[in-house]
Amino acid sequence: MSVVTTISEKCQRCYACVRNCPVKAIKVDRGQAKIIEERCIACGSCVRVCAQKAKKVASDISKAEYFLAVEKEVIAIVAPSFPAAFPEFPADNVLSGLYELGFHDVEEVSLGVQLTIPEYKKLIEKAEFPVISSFCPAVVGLIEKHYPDLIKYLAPIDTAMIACGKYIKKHRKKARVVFIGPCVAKKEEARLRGRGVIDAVLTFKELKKMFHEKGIDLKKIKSNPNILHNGKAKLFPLPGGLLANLGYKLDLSNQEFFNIEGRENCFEIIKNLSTGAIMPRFVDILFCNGCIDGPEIDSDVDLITRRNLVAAYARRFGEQAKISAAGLDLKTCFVDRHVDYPVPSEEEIKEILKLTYKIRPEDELNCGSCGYDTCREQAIAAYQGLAEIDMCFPYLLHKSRGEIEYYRNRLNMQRREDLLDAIIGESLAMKKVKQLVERAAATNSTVLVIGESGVGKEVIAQAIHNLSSRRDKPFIGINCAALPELLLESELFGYEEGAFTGARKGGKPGKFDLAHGGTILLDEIGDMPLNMQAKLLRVLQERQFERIGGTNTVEMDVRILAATNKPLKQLVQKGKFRIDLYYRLNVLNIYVPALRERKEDIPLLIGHFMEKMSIEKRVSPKIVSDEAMEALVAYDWPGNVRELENVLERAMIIADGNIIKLEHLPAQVRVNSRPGEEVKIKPLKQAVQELEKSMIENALKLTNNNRVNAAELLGIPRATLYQKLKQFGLL
Ligand SMILES: Nc1ncnc2c1ncn2[C@@H]1O[C@H](COP(=O)(O)OP(=O)(O)OP(=O)(O)O)[C@@H](O)[C@H]1O
Repeated sequence: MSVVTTISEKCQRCYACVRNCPVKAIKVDRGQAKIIEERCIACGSCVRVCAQKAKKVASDISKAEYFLAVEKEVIAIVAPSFPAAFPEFPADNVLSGLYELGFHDVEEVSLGVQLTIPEYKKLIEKAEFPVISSFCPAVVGLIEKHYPDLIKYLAPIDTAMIACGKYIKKHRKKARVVFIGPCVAKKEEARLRGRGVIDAVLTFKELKKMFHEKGIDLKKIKSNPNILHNGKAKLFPLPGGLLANLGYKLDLSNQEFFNIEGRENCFEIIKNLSTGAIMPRFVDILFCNGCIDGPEIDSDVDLITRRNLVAAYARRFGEQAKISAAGLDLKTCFVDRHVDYPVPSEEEIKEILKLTYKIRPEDELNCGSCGYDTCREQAIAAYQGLAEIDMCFPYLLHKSRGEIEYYRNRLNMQRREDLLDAIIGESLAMKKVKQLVERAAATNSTVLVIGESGVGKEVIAQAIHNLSSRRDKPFIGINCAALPELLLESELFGYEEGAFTGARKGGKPGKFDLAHGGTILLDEIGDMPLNMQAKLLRVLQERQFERIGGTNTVEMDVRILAATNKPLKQLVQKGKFRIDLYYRLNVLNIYVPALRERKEDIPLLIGHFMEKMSIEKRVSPKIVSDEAMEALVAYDWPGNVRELENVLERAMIIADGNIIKLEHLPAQVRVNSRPGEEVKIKPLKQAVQELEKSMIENALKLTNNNRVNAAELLGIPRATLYQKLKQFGLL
């Protein structure tokens, strides 16, 4: 697990961490910013900038407390930047406070600096390559994970922390060593390189918490006589501190030895080194502005004051006593931890940009609100699964306006053109339909809408109503096939109290009542029972009706639209539909063509449904791969637009990335993926097995591998599913 994690309840879509992460090691998943361990260099930038305090640094407090409670010898090794972390107290009081906490001894990590300096000198003298100091764990992480070509330049020498730990463990075999410093990345370093040497790592922030919880007041503390001091190696945490310890004097004309601090400079030198633009003999790189700027130093004084505090402390001591590294192996090695991410093609980047309405170069505002410097970088991250489309603020604005439009649509408040635009389709056939809709809307005549199931007959009926002068009055639909005769009658005309057994107290208004002043759609009219047809005909002729069980006549002011997928003329010939009613209804008729007769509308409908679903279901919009689009257009769509809508809804749910691919479509659609190819004939048994396997895979995907739910979805017993999983090698 990463040393920094996100507290999901606190994370608030501000993307400050994404913006400030120098290596883009943050993945946004459903609005939550998560650290990607394989990219994270533990520099702590995200911890510093998170105003919500949603980033948590892994704590070793309990571990340290456990050691203090049960071990005989627990030694604190303190980073030499500590005077800067406790500006309000004398440095000696801080060290004495550690004894109060229960540490048996306190050492300063400057001891480790003394041990490693001779190793550095030797290395620099004989190295043929530039040498990069390996003291800063964030820099080491940066090189290992992002610039592995530079691993060969990293000094293969232990850091001061590890050297110090090794020295202590050599002389005090049973001791536990707890490092205390300002750095997050030291926790990672201890985990990777300090096993058996460094037993716990506390930050200064954690140490302050421990002092507080134990009620230790550093102002009043008595000085402990055991405090040790390690001379001028204490200057190590200051910018240039390592060069000073190596004995190199600052010489501006010297291009061979230099020190670099701060993240911008750090990236600059690393890029220069990796292109070979510069070839120094030795460079000390610190990710922060010296260790006094470490992310967990928790100091409220500025950097200059911190520098002065460390320098003033170091000035109190002269040359340190010589210590020997004899018998200590201070060598280390580095590992290539680089992980490649897929790189999208130009076409794919453009497609993703289009999802956020960036069609032309000038649409790319590069405003940085998503956390990425450019829209292109965000598109690449979206392709890699690190970013979400919804992170783009200008896009969200567009979308929220779009949503208002969308809801306005639903409230039938838009302009005429918009109302017609709700019928998606630009094919010649649909243009004709739209012309008829306009014509029908201008009259009050009865309209019969005909077409296969799912072609959009209700959409057409709604558009006629929305465009008509009745638009502000109700539009009520009733499915005539779904109800038995008596119920249909009571639904249409309503009933009076006591009309029949079980009639509701006070009666119930019918759809004709409810639609008063508006429009009624009699859907599936071809399935209306003959008796009801007679009653309906009378109502249409007389424009008045009586409620069941009632004596009063109700005047009807309702426009009638009817829809059917049955061939009404044939039903008339067979005596199943009244000819007089047929002529009453068929004043104007609109035939809505099947989707396979207007394939050019398919991509438009796909775009429309994706947008609609992403708004309604709050999922990020997706693009359809060329292959998938080809299959969708080639398929015959027996269930018409409704089937297309369902197929897309399912694909949007199961596609994990931003692209709907062929594999996200159901088998019957995929079969059409190569329309030009000959149809391959396979043994039927094999074809059935392949289909079964793919259905099972889809069911498992849809149910997140829940076999009980998958079996239910597939309509087979669990035991059968298990048997088939085994048979298809899916266990
Ligand atoms: N041209 C279109 N533009 C936008 N959406 C459409 C279009 N045609 C159909 N739809 C959508 O497809 C689905 C089915 O449409 P609708 O219910 O109108 O079909 P229908 O022909 O009335 O079906 P049925 O015969 O089963 O009653 C609905 O979700 C509808 O919104």
